[in-house]
Amino acid sequence: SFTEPALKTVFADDFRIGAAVNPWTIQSQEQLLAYHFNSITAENEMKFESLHPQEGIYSFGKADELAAFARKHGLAMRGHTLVWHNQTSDWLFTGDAGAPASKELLLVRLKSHIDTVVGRYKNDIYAWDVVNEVIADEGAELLRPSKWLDIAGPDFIAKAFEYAHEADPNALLFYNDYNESNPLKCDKIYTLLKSLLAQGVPVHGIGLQAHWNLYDPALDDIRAAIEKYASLGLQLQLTELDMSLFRFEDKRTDLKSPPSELLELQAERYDVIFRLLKEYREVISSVTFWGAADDYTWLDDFPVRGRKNWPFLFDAQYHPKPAFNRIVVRN
Ligand SMILES: Oc1ccccc1CN[C@@H]1C=C[C@@H](O)[C@H](O)[C@H]1O
Repeated sequence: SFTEPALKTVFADDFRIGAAVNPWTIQSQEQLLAYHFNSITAENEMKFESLHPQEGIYSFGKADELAAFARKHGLAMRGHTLVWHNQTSDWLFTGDAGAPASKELLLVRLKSHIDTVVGRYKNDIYAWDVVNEVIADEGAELLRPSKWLDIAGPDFIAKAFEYAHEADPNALLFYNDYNESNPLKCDKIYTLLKSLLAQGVPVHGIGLQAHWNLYDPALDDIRAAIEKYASLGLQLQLTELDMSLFRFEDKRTDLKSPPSELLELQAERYDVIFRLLKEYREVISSVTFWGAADDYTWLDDFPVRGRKNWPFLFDAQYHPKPAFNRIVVRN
């Protein structure tokens, strides 16, 4: 049983509070999720390779289990993700005799996937990450090289949003990306979204993955990114928030428990970030963590094998950490 204030109640007037889940965490974390959160996202189970392993063959079991969990606890659900260069079945890009698929074949297959998946969950999922991470991190080019881009050219982006909108006209359709507060990448994301909107493509929001750490991005960069995206008239959601205790490139793997001085830094950082998010509550409609508690995070071993991490507001025993206590104080 929980005695602390519920996150979803503390932020009820600001934005939804979500967590990424999987078939294991909906069991171990069920009470924590039901008490503190009012939105969930499938961490992996709604990715292309998970749902559609072979052409015409779908495997909905685990995704259905997570959708049922959302219904059981009255949670909103975000769909993640329809178009991505990772965790996507190879067959999708393969035509006859192992040659690359044609642009037409790839788009027909994409439309079929979206019709089937978005149609299936139209009563469960209110928002989709339609396209994930197509902006190039480095260099002058706007779009990241990928099989999508090689085969279909840039059209696949607009097509994905159009197919999703046809499949569920009520769903909110998001473009989702990481390093979204980096000024150069923010400019590129803005350019893409501005172009899509100018073409009348049905994009409703931008997902800021918000895979942050104790040291970056700078608060000013986050504020500037929020302002820039909001200037497009889009709604914003933080979609994969976690606060790594290490810089991305920090290779140390010696820590087996979180040092108290880093937990204090994390509390300070979460506090100033949630103050900033509340300031932009008019344009931010949801803040989803990419997990819920430190007993499980994708950051264990990523990007550094053997590096344990403690990125959330709750520890491995689901007890509030200093960061939780800081952000729930009313002010
Ligand atoms: O932070 C990153 C650094 C490099 C590449 C991708 C990312 C983030 N990529 C995210 C992370 C985990 C996956 O489960 C999500 O589907 C993906 O959107």
